[in-house]
Amino acid sequence: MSPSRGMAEPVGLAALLRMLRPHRGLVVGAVTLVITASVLGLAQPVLAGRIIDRVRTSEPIVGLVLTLTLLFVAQTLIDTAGRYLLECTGESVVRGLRQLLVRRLIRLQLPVLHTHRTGDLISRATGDTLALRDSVTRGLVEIAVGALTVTGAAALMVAIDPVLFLVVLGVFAVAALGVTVVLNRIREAAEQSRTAVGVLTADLERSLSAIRTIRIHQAERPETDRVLASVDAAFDAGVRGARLAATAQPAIQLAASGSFLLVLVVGGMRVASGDLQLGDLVAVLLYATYLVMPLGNLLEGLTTLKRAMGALQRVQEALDLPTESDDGTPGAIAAAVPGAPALAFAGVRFAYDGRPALRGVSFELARGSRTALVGTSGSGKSTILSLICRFYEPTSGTISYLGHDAAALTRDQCRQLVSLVEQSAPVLHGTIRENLCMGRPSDAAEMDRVLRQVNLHDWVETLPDGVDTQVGEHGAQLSGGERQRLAIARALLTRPALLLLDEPTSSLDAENGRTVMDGLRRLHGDGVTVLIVAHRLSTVRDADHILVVDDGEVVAAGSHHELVHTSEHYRLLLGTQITDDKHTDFSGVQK
Ligand SMILES: Nc1ncnc2c1ncn2[C@@H]1O[C@H](COP(=O)(O)OP(=O)(O)OP(=O)(O)O)[C@@H](O)[C@H]1O
Repeated sequence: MSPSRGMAEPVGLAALLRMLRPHRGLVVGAVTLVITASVLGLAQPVLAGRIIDRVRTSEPIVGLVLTLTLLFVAQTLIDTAGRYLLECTGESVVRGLRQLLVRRLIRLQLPVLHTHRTGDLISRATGDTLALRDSVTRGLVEIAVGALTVTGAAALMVAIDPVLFLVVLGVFAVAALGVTVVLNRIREAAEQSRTAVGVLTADLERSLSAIRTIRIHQAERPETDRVLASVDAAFDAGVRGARLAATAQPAIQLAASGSFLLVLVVGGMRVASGDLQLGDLVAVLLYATYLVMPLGNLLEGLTTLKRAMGALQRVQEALDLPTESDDGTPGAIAAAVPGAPALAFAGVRFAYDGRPALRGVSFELARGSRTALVGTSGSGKSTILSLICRFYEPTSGTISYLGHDAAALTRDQCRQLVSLVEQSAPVLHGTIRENLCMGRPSDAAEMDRVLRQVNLHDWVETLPDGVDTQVGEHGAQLSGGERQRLAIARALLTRPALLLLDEPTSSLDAENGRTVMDGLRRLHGDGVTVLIVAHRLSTVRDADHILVVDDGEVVAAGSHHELVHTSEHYRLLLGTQITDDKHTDFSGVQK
C-alpha cells in the first residue's frame, strides 16, 4: 500500500454500510428519531396555512395555535435526542474500526510492516477513522433525513398545487446538475488530503524518533522543511475540497431564493385569478423555503459521505494488509519427541524480496547445548534467528522444534518455546516491571532472580520507584548497557526452552559482560538450549558448538579448538569479527 491512491479496489457505499452493520440498532434508532422530528416539522406549514385562512374567515384559532406550539416543542426534543444518539453511534463506529485496525496492525506480517511507514499506518487508525465518524453522524443521516423531508415537502406541494411544484422542481433540477459534478471531485480531494496527513504523521514520526541524530547533524531545517511540505500538501488538498464544497452551497441557496421568487410571482398570479387560495400560496412558499434546509442537509450529507469514502479507502487498505494467521491465543507447548534435538534446520533457504539471504542452511542444536553463531556482517546470522522466531517463513527446507516440524505447529506454539534478545535490545515506554513482564504477570521473586542474573538488581534497588520506575520512550532514560541487560532479563523471565541472543553483550563493559555470560552459563543447568550470535572470543570459546556462517550458508561447524585447525573461514573471523575482550577500541567495538 503506497501512500498514493489507486492500488486497492475503490471502496463503495456497500463497504460503508458493512462498516455500519454492527451498529445498525443504534443507527436505526437515531435515524428514526431524527426523521420523526422532521415529519413533525413538515406538519407545521400546513397548520400555519390553516391558521391564516381561519384568521381571514374570523374562525377560532386557539386550538390550532396550541397544536402548532406542541408540534414545535416535540420536534425540538426528539431532534435533540436523535442527534445525541447519532453522535454516540459515530463514536461506536470509530471505536469498532479502531479495535479492528489495532488488532490487525499488531499482527501484520513482518515483511508487510517493513514496507509501510509506521506513521502512515498510525494515521489510518487515528485520523482516518475519525473522518469516518462524520459520515455516520452527519453524512448518512443528513442524506436520509434530507431525502425524506424533500420528498415529503414535494408531495405536499404537489397536493396543494402541482403547477407551483413544477416551478420549484425546474429551478432545483438545474442546481442539482452542477452539484453532482462537484461531489465527484470532492472524494478525490478528500483522499489526497488524508494521504497527505498520513505522510505528515510518518515524516514527523521519523524526525522525532531520530531527534539526536538530526540535532548533531544540524539537520533541523531540512527535516522541518520535509515535514512542512506534507503540512502544505494536506493544506492544499483540504482547501481544494473546501473550495469544491463551497461552490455547491451557493448553488442550492440560489435555487432556493430563485424558486421562492418564482413561486411568489406565479402563485400571486394564480391567487389573483382565483385558481389558488392565499393560504395555499403561503404553505407552498413555506415549503419552498423549507426545502433549502433539507436540500442543504442533503448536499452536506453527500459531501461528508464523499469525504468519508476517501478515508474509508485508506482504512480498508490497512484492513486488507496480510496478518499472521494465528489468533494470538497462546498455544500449548508441544511435548518433545524423545531424542530429538531442540532445534533443527534442514536445507533452509530464504530470500528478502527475491534477494537470497540463506542458501540451504542445515544444523541441529542438541537440547541444553550452547551454540555460537559466527560470521561476517550480513552473512545471515540475524536472519537465522528471525526464522527460528517465525518472523518469516523459509522459501524452502524445514525447521523443527523439539522434533516437531514447524508446519505442524502454530507460530504461537513455536514462540512459546523461544525467547529472543535482539541486537537493538528494544525497551518499550513504560516501567521496568512492564518491560520485564510484557503483560504477563510475574512474581517479585522471579523478577529478582533475573535482575540478579543480569547484574541489574542492585541498580534497580537504588531507583526511587524500584521496578516501577519509568524508562522513557524507547528506554531513553537508561544507558545502552542497562537497556541490553533489561532485554536479556525479559527473555530469561519466560524460562524458554530455546534462548536466542543476538550479540547480547555488545553494549556491556567487560565486567557486566562477564556477569551476564555467567548468568547465561547457569542456564545450562536448567536445560535451556542457547543459540548466541557472538563476537567476543570468550563467548565463542565457551560454546559447546560453533556454527560458521558465510554468505547465507553454514560453511563450518565444531568446537573452537577443532575449527582453529580445520576452518579457514573461522581463522579469518578470529581477530576481525571475533575479538578478544581485552582489546576494545574507543567506539566500543572489540578489536
Ligand atoms: N528486513 C530485511 N529486508 C531486506 N534485506 C534484509 C533484511 N534484513 C537483512 N537483510 C539482508 O539480508 C542479509 C543478511 O542479513 P542479516 O541481518 O541476517 O546478517 P547478519 O549476519 O546478522 O549481519 P550483522 O552481523 O551485521 O548483524 C544482508 O545482506 C542484509 O542486507
